[in-house]
Amino acid sequence: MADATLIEAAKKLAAARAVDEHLLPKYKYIGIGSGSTVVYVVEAIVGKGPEFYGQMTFIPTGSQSKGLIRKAGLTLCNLDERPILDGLPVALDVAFDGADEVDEELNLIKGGGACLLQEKLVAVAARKFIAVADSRKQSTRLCTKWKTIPIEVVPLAAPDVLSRLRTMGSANATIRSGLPNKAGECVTDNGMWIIDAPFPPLLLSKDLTAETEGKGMNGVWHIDLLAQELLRVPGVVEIGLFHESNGQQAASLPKELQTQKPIAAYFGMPNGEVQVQLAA
Ligand SMILES: O=C[C@H](O)[C@H](O)[C@H](O)COP(=O)(O)O
Repeated sequence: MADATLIEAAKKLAAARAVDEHLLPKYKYIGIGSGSTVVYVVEAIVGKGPEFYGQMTFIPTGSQSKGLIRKAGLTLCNLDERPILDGLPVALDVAFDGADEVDEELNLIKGGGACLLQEKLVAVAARKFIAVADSRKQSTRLCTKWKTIPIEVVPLAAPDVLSRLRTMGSANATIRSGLPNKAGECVTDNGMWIIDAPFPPLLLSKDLTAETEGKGMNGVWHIDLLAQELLRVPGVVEIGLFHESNGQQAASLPKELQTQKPIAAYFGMPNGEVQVQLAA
């Protein structure tokens, strides 16, 4: 699908279908992701009319997302400003976001647009997380088509994080440049930098044998193990792998708030169809 017009049409169709199927009139708090596909999500919401979305509040995942919400005339509320109910910030009913790559188990790579930290915060705050993309993002294993993992780092720590990444098998990890629009490094909405770390395609649990379980195999990593190791590197703020649960920290939360993975991914296809990939 090389034609830019076809790609945009595919994103638009996928967004419209995702909104139709997952934005219920009774919902109150809606997460809005970042990137070019989410523009069509907002467009689809606005198309439903103020009588549909008038009572809804929209939570952004960064400054682009905030701008989209404001420009569309939707009610904006920052993630940390939502009401507290029974001592907890109210859960979002649904969050919609784009993705750079989606594997066959609905694990995602995100952060191509440097928004991964706030996107992950919003995804885990939502009862339902829905990914919307075009068919170029469909993959069997992460790092097959989108070959690098975006990692948000504290600028001061960047040289040491790069050196740790080399020992983990990502010899060509680089700090993302702000060019062509900004000289120097790409600075995130949180004042951090992004390192793009190439890894060979990431394994799923079903790829593991008794021998390989729990280990990196010649630089080939299982997604959960790699995520865990990356998050242990001092100076790493967040990673663009959206995968299983948040672990022990989330054990007391309802199940749907424990996962970073979407429950469904909507892909716009070149033939004008929308393919829906659901969680198993
Ligand atoms: O940081 C950016 C986000 O993760 C985006 O959602 C992702 O890059 C997909 O963007 P797009 O919809 O433009 O392909």
